[in-house]
Amino acid sequence: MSFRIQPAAPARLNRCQLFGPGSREALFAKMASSAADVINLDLEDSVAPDDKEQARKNIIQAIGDIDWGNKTLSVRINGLDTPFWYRDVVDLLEQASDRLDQIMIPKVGNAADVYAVDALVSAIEAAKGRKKRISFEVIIESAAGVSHVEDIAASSPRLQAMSLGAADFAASMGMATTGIGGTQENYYMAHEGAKYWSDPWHWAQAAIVAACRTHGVLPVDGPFGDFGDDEGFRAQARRSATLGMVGKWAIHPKQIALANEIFTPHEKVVGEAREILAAMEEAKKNGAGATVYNGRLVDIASIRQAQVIVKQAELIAASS
Ligand SMILES: CC(C)(COP(=O)(O)OP(=O)(O)OC[C@H]1O[C@@H](n2cnc3c(N)ncnc32)[C@H](O)[C@@H]1OP(=O)(O)O)[C@@H](O)C(=O)NCCC(=O)NCCSC(=O)C[C@H](O)C(=O)O
Ligand SMILES: [Mg+2]
Repeated sequence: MSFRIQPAAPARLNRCQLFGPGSREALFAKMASSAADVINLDLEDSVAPDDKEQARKNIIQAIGDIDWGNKTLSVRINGLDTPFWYRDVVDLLEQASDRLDQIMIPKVGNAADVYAVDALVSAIEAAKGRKKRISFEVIIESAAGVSHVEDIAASSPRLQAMSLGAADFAASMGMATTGIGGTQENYYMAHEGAKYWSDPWHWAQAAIVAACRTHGVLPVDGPFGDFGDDEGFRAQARRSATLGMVGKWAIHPKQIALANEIFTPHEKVVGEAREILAAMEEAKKNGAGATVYNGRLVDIASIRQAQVIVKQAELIAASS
């Protein structure tokens, strides 16, 4: 264990991030009244190039006009490889109300990408006297992004969250699939005539979680494209939650309840975590660092594991 204490990630809910194209104004009020913790109004890949300017105007207007409740309100800007991103940042920071919480930077390939956006945002915030400091979230969705993931996680004190973007990631890696997340038909092991499917997203997710946890950033699972496949979404989300991710995107309202279901610790699990903490308190009183709970070993590390679950449950209780 390093002597450096692992920093805590921001204490806010991020179980579901609901996306909607900035060019579809009619969706904004529905998004605001949804049960998602985070709203992502999109200027990037769900908006056609000819619609970018109007989408920017729609979003700026809606940030001030719509009641977004206590949600984290984020806008995904265009990538740094496009001619659109600087205007996204300038117009948002100069014209949007202080209700804007966060900017999502897509296709981040290295820490300098975040530095560039930080420099521009910082200058506009100072020039315009903006009271609220905008936070950042990034998408890891390229070979470069995953190669530099730890530097990116450490790139800016503004950075609160990092998502895996399975579609662009697959394209950048040259993966032989058009699926967005989930099980991939050809990614399996064969044993004695049977197929055992494996998870091609696992290693990138694990790299993201490790980088995020090292630097106090929230790790988030990105989109699951087949919004007709509830069980596929659940399975993907359960794997992400087990790995340490705190939430998942919804690209259709159907997916909101699914994400909330998986990333809200079940009452039974919370109860068990509290019982482990109580058992360890009892053990401590007796001078022991380990004890038996329901027939299995629990020790001081178990306290840290149980605290992850109890803290998440307390965060949810405090926000409802
Ligand atoms: C996927 C959609 C295009 C589907 O839209 P639509 O055909 O309108 O859906 P439905 O008819 O099934 O809608 C049912 C009702 O739900 C409302 N609706 C639809 N979408 C949303 C939404 N996003 N938020 C809130 N409400 C929504 C409809 O209006 C219907 O309402 P009603 O008539 O009152 O019943 C569409 O869902 C959509 O555009 N989704 C978001 C797409 C998006 O933002 N994509 C970008 C993120 S994914 C990505 O970028 C990949 C990533 O970067 C990577 O590389 O992996
Ligand atoms: Mg993408």
